[in-house]
Amino acid sequence: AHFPPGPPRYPVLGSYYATIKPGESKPNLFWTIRKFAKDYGSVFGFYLSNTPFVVVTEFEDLKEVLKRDELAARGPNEPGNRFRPGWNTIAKVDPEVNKGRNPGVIGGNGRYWKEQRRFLLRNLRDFGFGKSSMEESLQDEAQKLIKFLKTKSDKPIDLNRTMNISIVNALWGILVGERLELTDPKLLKILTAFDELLRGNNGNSSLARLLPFKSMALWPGFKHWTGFEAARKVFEDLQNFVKPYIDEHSSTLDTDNVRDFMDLMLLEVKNCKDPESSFFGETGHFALFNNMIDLFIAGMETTSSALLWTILYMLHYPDIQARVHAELDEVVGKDRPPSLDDKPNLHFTNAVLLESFRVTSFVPMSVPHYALADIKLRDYVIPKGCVVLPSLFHVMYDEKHFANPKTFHPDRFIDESGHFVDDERVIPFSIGKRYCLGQSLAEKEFFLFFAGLMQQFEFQRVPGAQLPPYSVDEVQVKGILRSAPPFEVILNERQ
Ligand code: HEM
Repeated sequence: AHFPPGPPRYPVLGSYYATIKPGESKPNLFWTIRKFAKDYGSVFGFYLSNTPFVVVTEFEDLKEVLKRDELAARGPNEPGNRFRPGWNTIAKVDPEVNKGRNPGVIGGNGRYWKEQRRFLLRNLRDFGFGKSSMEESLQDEAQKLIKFLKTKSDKPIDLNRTMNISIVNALWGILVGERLELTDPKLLKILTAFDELLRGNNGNSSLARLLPFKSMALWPGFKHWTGFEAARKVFEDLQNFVKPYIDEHSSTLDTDNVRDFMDLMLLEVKNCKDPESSFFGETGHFALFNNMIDLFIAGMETTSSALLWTILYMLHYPDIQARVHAELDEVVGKDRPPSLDDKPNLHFTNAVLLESFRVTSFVPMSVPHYALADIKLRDYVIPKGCVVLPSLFHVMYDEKHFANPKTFHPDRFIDESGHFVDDERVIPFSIGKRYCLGQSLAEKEFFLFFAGLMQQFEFQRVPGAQLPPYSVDEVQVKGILRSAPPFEVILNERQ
């Protein structure tokens, strides 16, 4: 009775029909939530088959619900969870909240998730998320990218894949202590396949919700149609990619010489004596395996896309680009790369980066949460078993706080004395108990790569070529991400 307002619900389909944009053939969730927010208000609900969804769009409401333990959870992902190595081990810890979930930090709940998240946050930070060793590692990778791009300057180039690999490489170096070649064919294959999957180009996973039994989505007649076969293949490739690193690290593990993050995690599993723990034995081994896959997935497309979007904004606004160049020349000069110590003095550059996060709204509906119990919000009840989509997009495009929200305008974060002013409503990493675990890394990486590239290059439009739009009305959200549209750019080396 207290379910939030929304479209009518019908047997079997729920409100499936209302989530298909006219002229399209499969549900378009981003279009749906923008339309429903206008039709039904700031909290609304609908059903896809018999799964209830609630969308929360106001900042204050999100602050309230995302700090609740009952919503710091993910829902079941059956049968897709079966594509993960050791998929059934997660249910050994806190089975009530972990049955049917993906093993690994992104999909886990309860004790499993708390232990794994705490471990990852603490140790990735110690291993460099925030420390200077991390900065060095990111600097190295940024300089490698700049060197590579200098061989490509003065002619049109699509930066997408190169940027992607460079960013993955920085992360992979921290995790397993090894750098990959920018042209590694295995990695290229995985990145391309995963890109397709994220963009939802391989099928219609929402259709799987309409099947009477979940396992039918894996049947020969359905698995291509629903995209499950493509997902299975990508996870198989990812697994084959990660496994040799685990084998090699296990066989050369030395307690007195911890080489990288993977060593730390292997030691934690080796030393764990508590059979209830998520680090114990086989469960711990597969938690490590899946965490590596999770970090790879989460770190791959995100930061590189943030960079691509920002370069696109620079092409749209050459005057803004010139101001960033001028600031970098004055604060950093040309004889050394920009460092994290420079960041507080680069006011306009910080404003550009924050505005880029805001306008891009890269994960506009966040990663879906799941209600483990009934949750009261205003006069409504978010029922147990409900999928909750926190609309980060609505917060970052709220006209009451951001004038002309669809326009890229970094000066909104600069005060009268020319200083950068942060804004708590720019929440690309979400908020609350489950906020992005890689936020600290991503922010540093974004800054070092962007400032490094801007110090060395001027980004120019390709003469005669149409520059793609950036507006949220024109660039579609595919899957759960708002990836940059493809474009080419000319890199001019700055003197
Ligand atoms: C521009 C870059 C990035 C953006 C915009 C971003 C955004 C997000 C968002 C919106 C979530 C969902 C939070 C929620 O459920 O409420 C998330 C989760 C997560 N992100 Fe990121 N992310 C970025 C980069 C990274 C990087 C570089 C890593 C790791 C190396 C990472 C690792 C994760 C993980 C592990 C989670 C799941 C956390 C959990 O469930 O406890 N992210 N991210």
